[in-house]
Amino acid sequence: MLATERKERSVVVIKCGGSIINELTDDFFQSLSVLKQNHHVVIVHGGGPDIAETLNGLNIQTEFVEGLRKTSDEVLNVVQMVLGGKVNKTFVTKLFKNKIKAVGLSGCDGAILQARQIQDGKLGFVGEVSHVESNLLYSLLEQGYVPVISSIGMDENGQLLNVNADVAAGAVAKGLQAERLLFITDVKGVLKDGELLETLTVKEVERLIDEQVITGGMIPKVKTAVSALSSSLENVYIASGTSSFCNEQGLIGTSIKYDTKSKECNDERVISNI
Ligand SMILES: Nc1ncnc2c1ncn2[C@@H]1O[C@H](COP(=O)(O)OP(=O)(O)O)[C@@H](O)[C@H]1O
Ligand SMILES: CC(=O)N[C@@H](CCC(=O)OP(=O)(O)O)C(=O)O
Repeated sequence: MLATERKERSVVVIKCGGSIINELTDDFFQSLSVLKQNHHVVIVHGGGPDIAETLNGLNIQTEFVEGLRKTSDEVLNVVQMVLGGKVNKTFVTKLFKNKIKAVGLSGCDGAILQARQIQDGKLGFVGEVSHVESNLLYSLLEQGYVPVISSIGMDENGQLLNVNADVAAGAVAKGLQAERLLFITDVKGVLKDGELLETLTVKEVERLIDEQVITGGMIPKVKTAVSALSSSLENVYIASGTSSFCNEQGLIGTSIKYDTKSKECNDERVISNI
């Protein structure tokens, strides 16, 4: 695709969480169809609950260290089977039923998600993304397909690595210079006392983590959101997969952005450290 053509249609990366991937509603697919009319859409998905269910069925124990699943060889096999197999292909078929052309890929296909193993001595085969191979994704987008990527990375020796799907989505958004990044999950967005917070600045996100209003699985989402913000990606959204996530005005949910008034955006080094 020519650089000019790439610019004509901006890229929206949507991360679909395992918490909701089996319960996506017609409204979700309808929103996706609307979005696809004017944008290139790339989906990155997780599948934590599906992985857990299969591990339980096989009597394989796992634990999490700071939100990341410790991944032995045995666990990696299950992650590969569940994320790259069942979850990915089920998603592609649902998109097909909703008249959306999609191609399912694991991050290792075409070396899309190039990764390196996190060297903490505890996590095993867990990776962080070092490079995203964008040309293959652009080729698919150019032909009208939605690439659907499972968060399995591969290192330079061909070793598969389990990558947190929020982190993988952030890396894909950066690699494709996406204009929008959207996290679809099982809540309407970031909530405080049950109320949706429609807009959050980076500083507010930091405070809500400190105050333990943002906890658990919401932490990697907001942290990835903050580190993905740039001059080309000005807003990251968190929204529900059980209702519409866009309307004529744009995307719906919690929008995270720099506080331009306080010149927050000029201090990227500090921001990326939260
Ligand atoms: N302030 C908050 N607002 C909304 N959800 C929150 C908040 N803090 C923690 N969460 C939790 O984050 C969960 C979403 O993260 P997670 O379960 O990892 O979803 P996914 O599988 O979609 O990545 C919510 O279901 C909720 O339990
Ligand atoms: C390293 C690591 O923790 N990988 C995740 C990958 C799936 C994921 O992130 O799924 P969700 O989006 O549903 O959380 C895992 O094994 O569960």
